[in-house]
Amino acid sequence: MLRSCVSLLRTPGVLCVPLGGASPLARDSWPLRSYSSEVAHRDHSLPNPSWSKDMRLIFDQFMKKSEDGSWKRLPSYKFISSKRLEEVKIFFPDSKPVKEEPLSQARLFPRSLEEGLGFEYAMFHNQVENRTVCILQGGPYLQGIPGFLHGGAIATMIDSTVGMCAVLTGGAVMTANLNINFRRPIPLCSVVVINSQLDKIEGRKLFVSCNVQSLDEKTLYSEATSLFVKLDPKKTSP
Ligand SMILES: CCCCCC/C=C\CCCCCCCC(=O)SCCNC(=O)CCNC(=O)[C@H](O)C(C)(C)COP(=O)(O)OP(=O)(O)OC[C@H]1O[C@@H](n2cnc3c(N)ncnc32)[C@H](O)[C@@H]1OP(=O)(O)O
Repeated sequence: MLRSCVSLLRTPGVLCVPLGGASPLARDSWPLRSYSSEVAHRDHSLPNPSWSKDMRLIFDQFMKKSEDGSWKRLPSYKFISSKRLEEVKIFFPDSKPVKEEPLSQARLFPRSLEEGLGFEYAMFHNQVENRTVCILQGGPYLQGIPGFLHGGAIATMIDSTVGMCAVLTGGAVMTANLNINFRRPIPLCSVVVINSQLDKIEGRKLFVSCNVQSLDEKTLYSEATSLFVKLDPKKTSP
């Protein structure tokens, strides 16, 4: 399994554009203001040579679903713009980095590994149904028990998916609670689908749940519930 995954990384032939004719979610429609154009961008939620046939297949299916506008592919970047950093400072004005230099290297955790070796994923959002789906191919650097994904890697992508679902509804939110049941181990380099949905909103609290399934929906790998809290600029923490 691992060998086939690694050999995929060496497969030539690139398709780095979205398929199916649907356009990616426009940056300006992002709820928390647009990313700054001054930041070098590469959208990492598009097919690359490390993607398996299964990954391409499910990606193409969601791109097809996006043609009528009901689903939108969410672009994904490694770096946060300086503008976005300023927005975050509104909520954490007193926070001081321990050292400035490492911050210049800061990047989104799930996008921090080399192509094909870590988290290969793309997310799609359905605004009417308040659902976010993540298609995930977990690479060889995410191993826990030999041949299977590390639980922390699974938790990372669950948090990212339910987090995106919450952000797209609530704006500036943070995870307050995340509860995961790991039902079956996920084979390394396989493709799984994380289906999340906003269940309810109570004041500043957003409750989001999700499941992680195989492509054929026959295997339920994990289930999770989460609580996100909308940040309150009047309440500042470190
Ligand atoms: C800054 C936003 C930038 C957005 C950028 C978007 C870009 C990309 C998105 C990708 C998605 C990434 C997803 C990843 C998200 C994370 O992993 S965040 C990191 C992990 N989380 C944290 O570090 C949070 C630490 N906690 C806090 O900072 C605070 O506790 C809090 C902000 C969550 C809440 O604090 P506060 O605002 O003071 O609220 P409270 O008064 O404490 O609580 C409000 C209500 O919520 C209830 N509550 C709070 N915590 C819990 C809990 N753990 N369990 C259950 N309930 C909780 C609390 O009881 C209050 O309820 P009531 O109002 O009384 O009913």
